[in-house]
Amino acid sequence: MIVTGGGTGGHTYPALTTITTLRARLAETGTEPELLWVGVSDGLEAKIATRAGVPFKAIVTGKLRRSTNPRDLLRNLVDAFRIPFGVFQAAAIVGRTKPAVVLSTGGYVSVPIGLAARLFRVPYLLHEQTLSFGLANRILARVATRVLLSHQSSLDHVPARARERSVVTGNPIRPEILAGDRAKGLAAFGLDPAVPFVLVTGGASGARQINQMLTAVLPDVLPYCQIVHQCGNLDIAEMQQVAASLPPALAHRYRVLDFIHDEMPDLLAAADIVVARSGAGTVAELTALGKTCVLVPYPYSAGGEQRVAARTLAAQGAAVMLDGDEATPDHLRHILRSLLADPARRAAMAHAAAGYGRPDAADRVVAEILAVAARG
Ligand SMILES: CC(=O)N[C@H]1[C@@H](OP(=O)(O)OP(=O)(O)OC[C@H]2O[C@@H](n3ccc(=O)[nH]c3=O)[C@H](O)[C@@H]2O)O[C@H](CO)[C@@H](O)[C@@H]1O
Repeated sequence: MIVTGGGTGGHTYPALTTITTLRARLAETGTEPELLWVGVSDGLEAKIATRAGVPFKAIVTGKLRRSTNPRDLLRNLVDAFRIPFGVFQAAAIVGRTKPAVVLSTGGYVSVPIGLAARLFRVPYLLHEQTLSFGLANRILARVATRVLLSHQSSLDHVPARARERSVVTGNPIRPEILAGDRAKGLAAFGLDPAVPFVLVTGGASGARQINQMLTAVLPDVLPYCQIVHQCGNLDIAEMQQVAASLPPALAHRYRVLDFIHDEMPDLLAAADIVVARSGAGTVAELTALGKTCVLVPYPYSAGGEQRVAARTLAAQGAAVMLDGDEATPDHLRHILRSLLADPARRAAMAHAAAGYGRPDAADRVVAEILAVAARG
């Protein structure tokens, strides 16, 4: 199998989880998959593939920038020449290795491989993580053997011609996320099991908008809860000052850090409420775990996909969305205080969120891969 996809964690980690699950499934029958990961040399995927023991090959690709800025137009022109070169490299790889199947998890690097798979008539599966559809995947859906979706409502965004080849699998999340331990999460940060715990996370790089709103409301909400806040590395110094200036009676209830590493599964398990950006990976994790969440979509995400995700969950009572005019400290204060005072509402939201969760997504993706590979 050739795996392609990368650029960001959002495209790379679902591919990695799929590989891990495929290996485990085949190990049960005493076989192992022959794999090749194709990506760009400076993408996250180069590191991740090597660490996972998957052979890696780099190709060049281009990115289409939706902007009229002269610098971006020039870069689009340069990239327009890089894409055919990437397709040529991809064709050489697919033609030489003749894989049984190609899996693409999106990102610009997946375009040349998708076109090469089409050229050599190799079965080609496309996975889309977001609720809406990225540009690269909208192009590739036309040539894909199967389109794997993360959400039922993503079907509305699939190009009409690809709809009958689409199936909802969910977005594969790291298996350790599902195995978090509430007691360990609380203990790791010295939290009190008797006080409601709010986890605030801004996604992989932190979210300044969330940091600023939270700063304004900390003194008003800390009497009712304790908070661990992942703020990103740009704002960590400033947030540490905010922490230092809290009244001593509240200071022990607030912990801030730039990034949460291995503790994420335990902290998610421990959280009574999660305040987060609505990136695809975050949403997949929060729903798989059935968390009560307040989502603050990143306003500039590609095609507004974070907004689409948050709005869809909010419409079903599975989350509260703070967006646009509502993304203010006043609204955050109000919603946190009312959720903290209302365990029944929190439970109803968590239940609705779990209805969206697909903890078995990796198994479903692997089942699709094996079925398509077997059909040839
Ligand atoms: C600003 C931006 O463009 N964000 C995009 C980016 O989000 P981002 O890179 O934040 O990705 P996701 O929300 O998909 O996933 C974040 C992942 O990082 C983990 N995590 C996060 C913080 C932390 O301290 N520790 C940690 O381990 C989370 O558990 C999760 O697994 O890719 C997503 C998937 O393509 C898109 O939907 C988002 O719109």
